[in-house]
Amino acid sequence: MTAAADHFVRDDAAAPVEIRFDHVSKTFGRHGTGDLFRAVDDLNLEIRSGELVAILGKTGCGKSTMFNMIAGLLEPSEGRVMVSGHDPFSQFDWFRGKIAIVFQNDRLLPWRTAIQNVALGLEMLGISKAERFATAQHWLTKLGLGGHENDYPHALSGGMRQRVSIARAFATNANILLCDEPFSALDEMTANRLREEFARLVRENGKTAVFITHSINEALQIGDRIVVLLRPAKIAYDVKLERDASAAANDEVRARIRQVLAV
Ligand SMILES: Nc1ncnc2c1ncn2[C@@H]1O[C@H](COP(=O)(O)OP(=O)(O)OP(=O)(O)O)[C@@H](O)[C@H]1O
Repeated sequence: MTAAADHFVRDDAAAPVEIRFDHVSKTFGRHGTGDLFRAVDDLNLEIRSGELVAILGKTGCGKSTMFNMIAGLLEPSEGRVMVSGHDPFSQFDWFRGKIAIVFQNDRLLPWRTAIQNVALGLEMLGISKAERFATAQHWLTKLGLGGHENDYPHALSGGMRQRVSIARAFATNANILLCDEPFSALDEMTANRLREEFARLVRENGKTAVFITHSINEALQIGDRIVVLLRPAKIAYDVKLERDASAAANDEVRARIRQVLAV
C-alpha cells in the first residue's frame, strides 16, 4: 500500500469548512528553460472552522506555496482555493484583517515599541488610536508582556519578540491564523511554553490555524490534526489527534509519520 493510499478521511462534519483546496496544482517556470516545476500536485484538503492543523513535510515539499495560496499571494495554476467562501487571490481586498500571519522571524519594526508594533495592524484597518492601543495592551498582557509595552524590539529576547508578533496576530481579530514555523528559531524551553500558550489562545478564541512545522513533536504537541505532505505537495497522511491521547497513541502516530516521510 502506498503512503498516499493511506489518506485518512475525516468524518467530522460539525464545523463549516473554512479553507478548501479543490484539485489544486501549482507550477513555476524554471529560469532560462521552458520547463515547469510542480510545487503542489492535485491537492485536496478541507480545514474546518476552529481546527488547529499542523502541516508537516520535507523541505521543499510546497508548504509555503500552499500557505501563500491561502493568503492570496499566489494563484493556483489549476483547481480552486476557497477561504471563508471567497477566492483569496481574486478577492484579496476582501481578506483585509481576516487572515493574520506569524512568521519564523518576528518581523517587528525596530523603530516601533512593542505596543506600537501590535497596534500597527489595527492602524492599517482604520481603528481609532484609543481603541487600537487598548486592544494592543490587552493582547500584550495576555501574552505575558505587561510592563514591556514601551520596550523596543532590540531590548526584548527572541521569545518575547515572538510573543509580540503573536499578540499582533490576535489583535487584528482575524479568524484565520497562518503560522510559518513561528517557534523554530527559539530555544526548546521557550518554544515549548509558547506552543502551549499559542494553542490555548487559538482554542479559547475559536480561531482556525494552519501551522507549518518541520518537527513531528511540535505537530503532536500543538495540532488537533496533522497533515503530512509528500513532495510535490499532496497529502500522504491526515490524522485527527485526541486532545488527551495516551503516549502510546502518540507514538503510533509518530511512527506512522516517520514511515510516510521516509518514502
Ligand atoms: N516563485 C517560485 N519560482 C520558482 N520555484 C519556486 C517558487 N516558489 C517556490 N518554488 C519551488 O517550489 C518548491 C516548493 O517550495 P516551498 O517554498 O513551497 O516549499 P516548502 O515546503 O515551504 O519548503 P521549506 O520546507 O524549505 O520551507 C521548491 O522546490 C521551490 O524551489
